[in-house]
Amino acid sequence: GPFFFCKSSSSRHRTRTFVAMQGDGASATTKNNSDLKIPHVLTVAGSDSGAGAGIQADLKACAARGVYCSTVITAVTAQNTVGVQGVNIMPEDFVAAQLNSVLSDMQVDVVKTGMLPSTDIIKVLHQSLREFPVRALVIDPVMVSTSGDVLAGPSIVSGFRDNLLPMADIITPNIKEASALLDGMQLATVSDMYSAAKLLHCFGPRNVLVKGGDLPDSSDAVDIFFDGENFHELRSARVKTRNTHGTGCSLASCIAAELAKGSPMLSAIKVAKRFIETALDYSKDIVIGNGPQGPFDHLLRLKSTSRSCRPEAFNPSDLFLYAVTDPRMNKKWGHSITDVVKAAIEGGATIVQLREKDADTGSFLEAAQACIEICHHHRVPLLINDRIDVALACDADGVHIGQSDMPVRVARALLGPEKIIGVSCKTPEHAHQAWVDGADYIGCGGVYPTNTKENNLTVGLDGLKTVCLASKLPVVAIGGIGISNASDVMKIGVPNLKGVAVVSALFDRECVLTETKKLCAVLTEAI
Ligand SMILES: Nc1ncnc2c1ncn2[C@@H]1O[C@H](COP(=O)(O)OP(=O)(O)OP(=O)(O)O)[C@@H](O)[C@H]1O
Ligand SMILES: Cc1ncc(CO)c(N)n1
Ligand SMILES: [Mg+2]
Repeated sequence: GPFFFCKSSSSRHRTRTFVAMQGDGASATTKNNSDLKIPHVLTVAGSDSGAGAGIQADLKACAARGVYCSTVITAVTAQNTVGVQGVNIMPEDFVAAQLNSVLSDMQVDVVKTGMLPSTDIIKVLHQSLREFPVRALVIDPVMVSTSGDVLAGPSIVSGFRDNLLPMADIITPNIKEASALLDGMQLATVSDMYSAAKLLHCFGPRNVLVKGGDLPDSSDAVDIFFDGENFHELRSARVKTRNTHGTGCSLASCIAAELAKGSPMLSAIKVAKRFIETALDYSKDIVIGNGPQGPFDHLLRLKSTSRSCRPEAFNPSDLFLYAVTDPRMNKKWGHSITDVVKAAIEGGATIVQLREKDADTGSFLEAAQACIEICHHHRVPLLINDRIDVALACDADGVHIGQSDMPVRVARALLGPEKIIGVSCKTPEHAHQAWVDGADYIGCGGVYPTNTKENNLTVGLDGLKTVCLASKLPVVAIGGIGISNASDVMKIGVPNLKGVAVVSALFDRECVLTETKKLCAVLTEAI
């Protein structure tokens, strides 16, 4: 139903701001270089009493991504899963006081904005950002929430366009907000989203992400990213759930968190989008409130992912020379697993999969822990074949699973959004399902007959091409591939074939380093 805007009660007289007197003026803590700098996001947004969106969503999303989040409150809303029943706008001079308190005292890496309900508030924010510049500014131009409630007056549009868009590193409007910022332009299709992203870029933001959560009857959840030069269509399966309240705020604060951790923009967005998809999938049956749009659980099974190197979003070019280990070959040649992994990486392997089909769990985990040190030292991802438990235990970069192993959706729920999941596929149907389930890449084969894997149906180059053309995910070819035929494989002419996975071509040989260098040369020549 209708709700009212009102100035907060204290606006009738100046908001009393006072400065608590410091002691002897000495700085409270002595800084030394061993102090741990934790990535820091400041969110400038409204409070959502239902806690699914706004300030509360920002705090939860940042906690889930492991960064510190300070908060400047611009408004307090009486809000729940039905909609917004009331808004109490903070006087702008008190927003300014909050901004000054945080920015003058703390090292904020990234500012993220949510509900900015008045042009006066937008102006004081603009001023503060000039006085206290930060590394990145994420503007989520909250004007209309998914519930359809307007969270800002019409004059706000010019406030955003004149004062904030030119300073933004990224703006993240939903369909309705993109329309409002473009004076009512109709957005009904994905191609409308492309046009809107390009037009919004003209207002000055370095990057634009038009979110498609509310796109009428689109089967996937599609967002369009534009950086002024290239478009990226970021797709994920649409999770069937009512619990989508706050997805936009949470996406923007997750992007801010990843930027604060040092991620480049596009990988920050990919991790953020996967975070939302994973959290929605995990929360899809939770019931909070009686209204049509419930909140979701940002803190799904918080796991301490203490990673030595920063988790990066999966990079398909990692699939270029994909080394898959085999204990029987190591035994035959008297090689240790660490020696062959070191040699493969030195020879040019871009990703390693530890495949220990018959090893007992103890020695598998020991080998995995030894290999992860080597791989992370060279910043080469290490995947574990099939065994999710081993992957979790050694904090591997992900897993590769077959059609009869753990289902991808379960693996994704266990591993979280930023782990890499690869799936073995022989058919276009396998490839489509892998995409729907949230995999990062698919392994297609056996391309040629192989004795590394028993009773393995050979798909040939035609089968490989058919699967690649059907796959929305990057593909690595596998099965009987070596120096003599790798070039033929890479030249089938499909853009998402990113590399070849090999076993005996590297590991059933006297010198792994020499063989890997030769294969690397053949592949480099072929692309
Ligand atoms: N059902 C869904 N399944 C998967 N992803 C979704 C779903 N709904 C939205 N998303 C994603 O969540 C992000 C937020 O998009 P959305 O359009 O919901 O923003 P919003 O309307 O600003 O949300 P809110 O205002 O409720 O915070 C986008 O990346 C979008 O693709
Ligand atoms: C306070 C607040 N900020 C942002 C949104 C966006 O959904 C919301 N619903 N409520
Ligand atoms: Mg929103």
